[in-house]
Amino acid sequence: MLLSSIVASLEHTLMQGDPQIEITGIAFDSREVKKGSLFVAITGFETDGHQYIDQAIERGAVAVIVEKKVEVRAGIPILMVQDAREALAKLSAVFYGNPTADMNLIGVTGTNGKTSITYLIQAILEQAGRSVGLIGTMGSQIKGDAVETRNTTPESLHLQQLFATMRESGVEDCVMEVSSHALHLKRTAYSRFNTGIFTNLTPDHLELHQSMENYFEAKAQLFEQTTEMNIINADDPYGLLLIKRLNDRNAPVLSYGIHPSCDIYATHIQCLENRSVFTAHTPAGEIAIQIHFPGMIYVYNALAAIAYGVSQGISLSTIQLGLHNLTGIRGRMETVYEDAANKVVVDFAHTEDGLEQVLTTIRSFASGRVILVFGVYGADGIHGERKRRAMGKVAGTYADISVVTSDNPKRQNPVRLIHEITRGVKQAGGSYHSFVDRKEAIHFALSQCLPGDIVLITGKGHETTQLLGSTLAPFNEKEIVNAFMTAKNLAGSAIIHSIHAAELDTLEIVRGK
Ligand SMILES: CC(=O)N[C@H]1[C@@H](OP(=O)(O)OP(=O)(O)OC[C@H]2O[C@@H](n3ccc(=O)[nH]c3=O)[C@H](O)[C@@H]2O)O[C@H](CO)[C@@H](O)[C@@H]1O[C@H](C)C(=O)N[C@@H](C)C(=O)N[C@H](CCC(=O)O)C(=O)O
Ligand SMILES: Nc1ncnc2c1ncn2[C@@H]1O[C@H](COP(=O)(O)OP(=O)(O)OP(=O)(O)O)[C@@H](O)[C@H]1O
Ligand SMILES: N[C@H](CCC[C@H](N)C(=O)O)C(=O)O
Ligand SMILES: [Mg+2]
Repeated sequence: MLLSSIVASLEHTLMQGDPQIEITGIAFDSREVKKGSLFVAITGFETDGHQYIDQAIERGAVAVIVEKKVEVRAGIPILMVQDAREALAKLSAVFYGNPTADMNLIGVTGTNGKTSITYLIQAILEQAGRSVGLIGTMGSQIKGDAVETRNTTPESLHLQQLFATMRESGVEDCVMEVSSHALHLKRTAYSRFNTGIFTNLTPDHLELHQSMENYFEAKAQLFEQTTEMNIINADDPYGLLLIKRLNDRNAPVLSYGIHPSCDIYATHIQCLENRSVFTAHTPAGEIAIQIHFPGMIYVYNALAAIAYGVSQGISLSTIQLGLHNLTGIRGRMETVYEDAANKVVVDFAHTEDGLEQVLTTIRSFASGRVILVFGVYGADGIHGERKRRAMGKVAGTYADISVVTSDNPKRQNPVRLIHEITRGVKQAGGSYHSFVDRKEAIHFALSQCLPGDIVLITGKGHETTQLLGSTLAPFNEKEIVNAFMTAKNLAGSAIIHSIHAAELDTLEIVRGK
């Protein structure tokens, strides 16, 4: 495609060179440049893409887009734009033939519940016989086939390329998670969303947004891009704010929640240990729903998916069957081990609200104690510390024992992170143990398990690796739990003693009351 055609609708200044040249691809990372690429230099948080222009040219870039003045390189067209991330989104949409114009795109945003809702909607759409694409935290899918993607919402270039592949594969509906990072960093600019869904907003990612107001405004951007329908949780205060805004614009809204004033609401709710049952009231009638997920949070998630199904005219019986057919989502309230005496659940709760919801859900059906194993990466600085302390308080309030450990410490000092969490546990009057090594923490929790107790392991959910410094190590909680429980059942109490000994040997151990 000619560079001049790609940039035709892009506001830019041609700094040098002739744009009548053929472009065979686009790259925003010099390491991914191929011969004939257009390289887009982005000013990042960690480094600056403008530093890699020479490298990009050496690798075969034939044109460069910049957002800052750079040294002139003879022969290569250089185009200056105001915002390189936004330009990247626009160029990518043009280069891949604006694929979202040809598909039904559903964007799900909010602090918690995005992945769950995308899976619930996928189940309904598949039940309705549609060809579905999915994009999110656990990677992407094209008509059920897994496609590896980085980030919950991929960078615009990769996103548009994925949409184009979906279009070629005959995908009719694509349901995707839209993170606040993505909105803030323009990853979804120039994607046409038919429907937007808003789940809830509670503290998270404040290291990026700095305040809840900014965080909300980032999320609200999605609803400026929707063309057909906005599905909003009206029981959430920020959801109400969004509804008001959409009403002021006369934009269509379907509200969901527990309150009967919502367009889609639930009654006769029964949250059982492994499932939830309720009656959904919708403008199309009412229907009995049974989902294989416990807790009010999944009633809400299911209501969002039902609202979407109803907005598309999908029959209530198809919605009912689709939801019922989804028997689980990896790492979301997943029972990874169960015997007559004990149960071990792995969940992806990684915000204070998510943790509170999951703990209170588990509490409601535990006959014994709830032993929680968790850690928090969160962010660095004041916002990270606040998040860790808040999550510590939640643990101290709702868990009988908190075993505080590492999540993905990344480049932070795991001992400090743990101390910040245990401060919160202590403030809430909770009882805790701590281990830097997450495997040891899990072993310890399992060794403490008495009949009737439930061990809940949160934060990493579906993840099968742990990021320690810059090393990505394999870490599979399901396997760790099952190996330990098998050994425990075989060896009886002998192994418990050896675990206790290991705990005492752990240098970083911090003991609570
Ligand atoms: C904080 C954040 O979102 N960072 C994103 C951002 O990185 P950055 O600005 O730090 O990039 P950088 O490393 O400074 O590099 C600047 C530019 O130089 C380029 N570069 C760099 C090195 C080199 O040798 N050559 C080169 O060209 C880079 O490709 C980049 O274009 O831009 C990059 C390029 O698009 C993203 O990959 C990166 O996401 C990182 C991987 C990330 O972890 N993001 C997380 C926080 C995130 O986005 N999470 C949300 C989920 C949130 C939720 O749902 O809760 C998500 O959607 O995944
Ligand atoms: N509606 C909800 N309200 C509050 N917490 C929820 C809700 N749904 C799920 N959770 C909690 O949040 C965790 C993550 O859920 P899910 O993966 O669906 O959210 P997400 O928004 O996709 O998260 P991420 O921001 O990591 O992509 C779950 O494991 C559960 O603990
Ligand atoms: N969507 C969240 C996931 C956090 C998962 C946690 N295990 C971690 O790695 O911090 C984020 O990108 O912040
Ligand atoms: Mg997600």
